[in-house]
Amino acid sequence: MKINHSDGNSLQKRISRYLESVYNISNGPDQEDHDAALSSIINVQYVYNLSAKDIASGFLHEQVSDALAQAKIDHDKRYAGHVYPSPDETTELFCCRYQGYLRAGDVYVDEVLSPETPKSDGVLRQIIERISGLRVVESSGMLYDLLVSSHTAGEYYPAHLDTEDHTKVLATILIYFSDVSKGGETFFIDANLKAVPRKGSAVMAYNLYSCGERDESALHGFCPISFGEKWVIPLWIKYEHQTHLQCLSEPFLRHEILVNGQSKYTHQNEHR
Ligand SMILES: O=C(O)CCC(=O)C(=O)O
Ligand SMILES: [Fe+2]
Repeated sequence: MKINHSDGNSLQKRISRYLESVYNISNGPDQEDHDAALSSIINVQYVYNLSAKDIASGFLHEQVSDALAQAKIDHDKRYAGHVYPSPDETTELFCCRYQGYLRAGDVYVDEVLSPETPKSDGVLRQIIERISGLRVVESSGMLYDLLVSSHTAGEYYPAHLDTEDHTKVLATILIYFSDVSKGGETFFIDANLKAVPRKGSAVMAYNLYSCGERDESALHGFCPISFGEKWVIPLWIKYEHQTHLQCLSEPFLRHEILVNGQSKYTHQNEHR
């Protein structure tokens, strides 16, 4: 049965339109597709019961995030990326992930902070300065490719480790520079934490133990975006140069996840 677009609420209409555009179905989606999509969204909202207090705003100055949003100019250059296998039938309707990556190549922190280098422009510099303020990155430290990624409704990223291909990514910092109307929260399974993307906020997680071994508890991903767009700068900090973080007496010391540079626990307590 084809859905009548003149009926129903706008959520239903948007889901139908989304399904039609993704699957290019000329005579659908039918009621069954639609119901599955709707229950998928409800399940997502239920399972990932969001907590706004898990993330605070103000990581970056407003003008910085606005400048980054200029990257939206390249929005149309987005290309189709990987299509992940769906965990079950219901979420099959939302199994696509497309990425628009603007690449700037690897970045040396000290290069960016040096006034002599061309990379030392205002926005990048402010980001790096802010990150250095978290005392995670040595000034000589290096980040992998500087990227800007964008995602639209229906896209998600299944649980993964950023060290899956055995790269030594010490820490991942995600800087959000758009609000997402609904969905798109970054989840950390072991920490039982979901970060709601808020323009100008950031979340940071270590991927390695103090000794440099992979920490499987860093498993994370992001929930399907129900509505809106998600704009993120993922920063991957290389392990090399970061020896100041090694704790030889406790090699398997587990670092916690920081939201907006703060401990989740102190952050929550502050709001109690
Ligand atoms: O954007 C997010 O919320 C997570 C992205 C991520 O995990 C990644 O790019 O490795
Ligand atoms: Fe990741």
